[in-house]
Order: sequence, then structure tokens, then C-alpha cells
Amino acid sequence: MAEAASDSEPNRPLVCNHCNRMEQAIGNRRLDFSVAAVLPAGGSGERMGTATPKQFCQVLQRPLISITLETFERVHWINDIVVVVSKQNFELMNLIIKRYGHSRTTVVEGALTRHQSIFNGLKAFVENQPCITWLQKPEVVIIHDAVRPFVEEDMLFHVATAAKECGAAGAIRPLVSTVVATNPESYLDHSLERAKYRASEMPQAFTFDVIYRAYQQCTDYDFEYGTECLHLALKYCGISARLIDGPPDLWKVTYKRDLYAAESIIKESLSKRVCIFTGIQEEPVQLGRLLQEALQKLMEVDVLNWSENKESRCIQTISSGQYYNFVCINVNNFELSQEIVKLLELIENRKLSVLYPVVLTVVHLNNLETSSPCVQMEDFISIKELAKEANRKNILIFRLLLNYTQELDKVEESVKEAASIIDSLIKQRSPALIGHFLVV
Ligand SMILES: Nc1ccn([C@@H]2O[C@H](COP(=O)(O)OP(=O)(O)OP(=O)(O)O)[C@@H](O)[C@H]2O)c(=O)n1
Ligand SMILES: O=P(O)(O)OC[C@@H](O)[C@@H](O)[C@@H](O)CO
Repeated sequence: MAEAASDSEPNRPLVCNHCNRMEQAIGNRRLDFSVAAVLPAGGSGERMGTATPKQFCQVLQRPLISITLETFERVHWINDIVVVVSKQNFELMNLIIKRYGHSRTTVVEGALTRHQSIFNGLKAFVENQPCITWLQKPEVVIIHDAVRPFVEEDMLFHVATAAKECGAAGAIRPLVSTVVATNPESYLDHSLERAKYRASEMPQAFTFDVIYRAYQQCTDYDFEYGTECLHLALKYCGISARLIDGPPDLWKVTYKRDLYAAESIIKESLSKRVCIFTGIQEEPVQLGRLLQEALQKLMEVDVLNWSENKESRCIQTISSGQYYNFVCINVNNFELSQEIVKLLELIENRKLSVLYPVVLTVVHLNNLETSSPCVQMEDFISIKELAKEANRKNILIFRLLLNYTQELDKVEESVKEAASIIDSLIKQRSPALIGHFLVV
């Protein structure tokens, strides 16, 4: 049983999930053979210990499986993507496909064990199933656990091309712990020389006929207890897989701690760069420049002068998906200027915050020598409501009151403090502080 994916979300940003790379960086590789991918996602995630199977657990308000799928969907030389989920998660999977625009994904029904689920995914390409007429049997098939979100296009390319040459290929990583064998009394029988062994990871790739034939010959024991596709290719087809050293990020989300680790990795990659919109109004003492200099010590900073650039340039910047963090300097009183409200609309319209939380920090300037901050209560309440509404759309609005005087050294000190707070807000991405005034 399988169902087509829904229409993709228009104008989806082009950001690679966890390393903030533009679609262009995926490269213009061309392969002279067809490739498809099968992502087993039909497990229950018992070791995670959550009611929701781990592939559907949220990472920064987004299902883990969607983060993995995004990378595959943006690799243009992968023609079809099959995700294998249990029958009871079919509806949830299709909702995820629709919400995150995974338009190239086909859902296939899983089975009791991982090998059986993978085999079901492969069958979708060769058995004339009435509702999967669009899948074409590939020359090479990539198999990748849906709970391994940090796979990069390079690794997919390496295993696919190696599989085309050798019949099978898989990613490996050095062992962290030594492997030991126990005797029936649970005492040490012997230990393996760690340097001679590697951990088998994913992605793996096979010429389709090799892995399909292997699964056709599998014993019930293989299906029930096996965990290694490469082993099946060797056992049933005599194909010894090419083993390719993979990067550290290939690990599989298995336990709860792995979800926290995944969230930290994504937060770190989202926090790498910020776009400062200056020129929304005339800024005293060139605060935009000072803030840029202070922030540049903490992250990559680009500056866009709102008034000098046409709105299209600002739209292009937001749509590029290169930024998930924006800073605006608001020089008038404490309401949000219409430009900032416009910026919020652009972020929403470009669906930037569908994928990951967007941070918008509004820096309100207050010259202590000419005025004292008096926030009208109705302004304060209205902005808190606006921040709550934005948070429901995954946009976090933080507000910083930057008091300054004409004494430049004091200004620089205040700006340095402000930059440190902005850096922390971006890194933490915590909704707890949205709409509140942080004062420097
Ligand atoms: N019957 C199964 C079992 C597992 N998988 C998938 O295979 C991948 C790796 O398996 P594993 O990490 O063992 O997932 P679970 O079986 O869900 O985890 P646990 O063993 O803790 O229950 C996961 O994406 C999982 O969803 C699958 O498609 N079908
Ligand atoms: O054994 P589990 O079901 O937790 O996960 C499957 C892993 O063993 C597998 O993905 C790699 O070892 C590569 O085959």
C-alpha cells in the first residue's frame, strides 16, 4: 500500500537542513545511472522510551524524519524517495509530507522488522502495486535509516557511485568502544582488536538487483534478527561491499540523548550567521555599524540597508534561506516600525519559519540624554500579543532596549553587551523571552 506525496509547499527556502548551505552548494553532479532511495521509518523506537516513535519526534518543532527527508529531496540525482512507515503512521507521514513540502516522497507500508520494511520499500519499485505506478526501478538504490538526519550529499554520492562499480557500498566509522564476547556465564570470553573493526553506519547503496535478490533469498532468521544489509549482499550474492569512511555526523538517533544532540547540532548550524537590517530609520552614532562590528566577533554578519535596497532585495535575502536570524534597529519609540512588521510578513510569506525557528531581534535605541524610556502599556501589551502570534508561526521576536549616551566609549560598551545578548538569544532560540524587553 502506498500513497503519493502531496503538492510541495511553494517557495520553500533552499537551506540544507543542518549546515545552512544553499541548494547551489549541493552541486551540479550528474550520474549516468538512475538512483532511488529507501528510508526505513517503520520502527517503534522502544529504546527512545517515548510514546511517539523517534522518527516522528520533534527536533526544534519539526519531525526528525522531515529533517532527513529534506536532504534527500534536494539531491537532484536521486529520482525517487520511498519512506517506509507502519500502517498506523501513514496519515501522520502524509501530513508531514504536505506541511514540509516533501513532494518527491512516496509512502510505503512497513513491517515488523527493519529488514522486512526495507524489502517492502524495494518491492515498491518492481511489484506492480496499483497505487505506485510512478516509481521506476533504479540501477542503484540507497538505503538510509530515516533516523540518521545528518547525512550529506557528498556521502550519498560516494556510496551510490561505489555501489554502481562494486554492487554494494556502505558508510563506516571508527569504533568508540571495544567489542567483547561474553561466555554463557556472562564473563569475558575474548575481546576484538578494535583497530581491525569498524562500525557499520548508513547510508548504504546497492545495485538494485543485488539487494533485491538477496532479500528474495533471506531466511526468516535473517528477517527476524538481521541488522546488516551489507551482510545479506555478501551472504546471498557474494558481493563484498566497498566500505567508505564517513564523517562523524552519520550517527543514528536511538536514545533520548540523541534527540537533544540532534537539536544542539541544528541550533548551532542555524546560529552561524545573522543579517542586520539597518537604515530603517536614521540611526544615531552609527549603531548599526557598531553592532555589526561587535556581532562579527561572534558570528558571520551581513548587513542590508533597508532604505537603500528595494524591497525585492530584502525579499531575495530572506528567500535565500541563508539566514534564520535577523536584527533590526528601531530608532523611534517602542512600537514596532512598519518596516519591521513588513519584515515579519516577508518571513511568513516566504515560509522561512516552516522549516526552522526564525529569530528576529528588535533593538530599540534610547538616548539617555534626551529621553527616558516610557513604554505605553498598550504598546507593551500589543507587542507581546504580536510576539505570541509570531511564535505560533515559529518566529521568535526578541526586544532589546539599548540605552546610550553620546560618550562613544560607553556606547561601544553597551553595543558589546547587546551583541552578547543577541548571540545568546540566537543560540538558545528559547520562546521564554519573546516579546519581553531586555535592557542594556
Ligand atoms: N520494523 C522496523 C524497525 C525499524 N525500522 C526503521 O529502521 C531504522 C533503524 O532502526 P532502529 O534504530 O532500530 O529503530 P527502531 O526499531 O524504531 O528502534 P528500537 O530498536 O529502539 O525500537 C529506523 O528508522 C526505524 O524506523 C523500520 O523501518 N521497520
Ligand atoms: O540495529 P538497529 O535496528 O538499531 O539499527 C540498524 C543498524 O544496525 C544499521 O543501521 C547499521 O548498523 C548499518 O547496517
